[in-house]
Amino acid sequence: MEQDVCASSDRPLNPGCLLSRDAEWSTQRMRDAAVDFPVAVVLPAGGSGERMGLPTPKQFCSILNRPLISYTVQAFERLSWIGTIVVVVPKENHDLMLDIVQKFNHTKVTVVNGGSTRHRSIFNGLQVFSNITDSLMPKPKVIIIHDAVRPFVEEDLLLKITLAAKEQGASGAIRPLVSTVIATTSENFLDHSLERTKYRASEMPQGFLYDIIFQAYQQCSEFDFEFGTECLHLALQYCGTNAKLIDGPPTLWKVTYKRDLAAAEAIIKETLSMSVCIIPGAEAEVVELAKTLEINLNTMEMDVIPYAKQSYMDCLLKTRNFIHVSMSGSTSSWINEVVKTLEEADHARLYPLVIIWVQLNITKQSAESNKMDDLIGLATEVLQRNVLLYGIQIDLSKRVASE
Ligand SMILES: Nc1ccn([C@@H]2O[C@H](COP(=O)(O)OP(=O)(O)OP(=O)(O)O)[C@@H](O)[C@H]2O)c(=O)n1
Ligand SMILES: O=C(CO)[C@H](O)[C@H](O)COP(=O)(O)O
Repeated sequence: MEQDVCASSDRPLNPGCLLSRDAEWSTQRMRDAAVDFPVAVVLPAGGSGERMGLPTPKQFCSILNRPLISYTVQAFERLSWIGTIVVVVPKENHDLMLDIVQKFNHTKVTVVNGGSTRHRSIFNGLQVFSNITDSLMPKPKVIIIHDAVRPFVEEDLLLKITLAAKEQGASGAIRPLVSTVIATTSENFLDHSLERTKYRASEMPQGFLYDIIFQAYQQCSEFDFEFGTECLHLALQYCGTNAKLIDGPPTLWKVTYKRDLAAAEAIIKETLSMSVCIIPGAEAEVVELAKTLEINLNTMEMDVIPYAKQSYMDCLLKTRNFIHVSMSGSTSSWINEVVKTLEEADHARLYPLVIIWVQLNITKQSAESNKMDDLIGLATEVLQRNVLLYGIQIDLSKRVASE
C-alpha cells in the first residue's frame, strides 16, 4: 500500500529531529521525570528495497550526502535516555554499515546481520541482549523497534511509546488509513471492503517490554516468521499483551518508492531552513534592523541574542542559520569564533551552516572602506568547513548626508 507521502507535517521537523522549542522543554521535563529505566532500540535494516527498484537497498541511499539509515540512527542517538541501538543489516552490507557508523560518528550502534524476512531480522536484533553474561550489552527494560527507513521520528512520540510500553507491555504508533482496504477474490473481483473509519494503519515506532517481545519471537511459528508483518500481533498472540495505540504524525511514513527519497530530501531541506538566530550589535540602527528582520521572518523559529551579551554560543547549536547585523567593519574575528565553536561541536559535519553578515555603514568614511574583499576571502576559507558565508553591505551614508 502506498504511504501518505504527500501529507505535510503540521510543524517543521529537523533532520535528526530537533523539536520546536516549547515541545523541547516539555519533552525535557517528561523525560527527566519518567525514563529512569534502560531503553534500547532495534532498527531492522535488513531488506533489499524491492519496491524502490534501485541496486542499493533504500536504507543505504544517500540524501544530501548522508545515507538514509544514518538519519534514522541520529534521531535516536541524540536522545540521552536511549542506550544501545542495534542496526540489523543484510550480511553483504555489514562492512558498509560499519563504514557509515565510523564516517558519521555514531557512538551507540551495534551492527548485526539480518535474516530473510523482517521478523527474522528483528529477532536477530533482539538476540543481542539475550546473552545475559555479556555485561556490555545489558538487557533493556523497554525495547523500541523502528524501521530504519522511517527517518523522521521525534522525541515526544518516542517518549509516549516508551512509557506506554513500560506500563502496558506493548505500544505502537498508528495513523488514519489513506485508502480503503478491500478483500479480493482469487479472480480479482471485490469480495468485501472494510469500513475505513474503524481501521488504522499500524506504523512504527513500536515499544515493548523486552521480555514480552523476546518471548513472543521465541514462540512464534515459521509461518509468522515468513509472512508476518506486525510485531504487535506477536505480542498479543503469544503473550496475551494488548498494545496501547498512539496517534503519530504524518511524517512517520516509510520510505518505500523512489519518490519517497525526493520527499525525504524536501523535508530535510525545509526543516533546515526553518530556524534562524539573529545576532545584532548594540547601535540603534542595528537594533532597528534586527527588529524588522524579526517581524518579517516570523514564520521561522527564531532566537535574537544581542552580540554584546556574549551568550549566543548556546543558541548557535540550536540552528544552522545565522544573521549577524553590525556596524563595525571588522567581522573576521567574530566569524572565526563562531566557526570554531560550531566545528568543536561537529555542527557543520552533516549539513552546511549559513551565516549572513549584514553590515550597516552610516558614515561616508566607513562606506568607502571596502570590507567585502576580506569577507570574500573568509567565505572561501570557511566554505572548506561546510559554512556558507554571505555578506550584505547596506550603505546608509547617502541617507545620512541628505538629512
Ligand atoms: N529481511 C528483511 C526485510 C526488511 N527489513 C527491514 O524492515 C523495514 C521495513 O521493511 P520494508 O519497507 O518492506 O523494506 P524492504 O523489505 O527492504 O522493501 P521491499 O518490501 O520493497 O523489498 C526496512 O527497514 C527493511 O530494511 C529487514 O530488516 N529484513
Ligand atoms: O507495517 C508495519 C507495521 O506493523 C511495519 O512497519 C513494516 O513496515 C511492515 O513492513 P513490510 O512492508 O515488510 O510488510
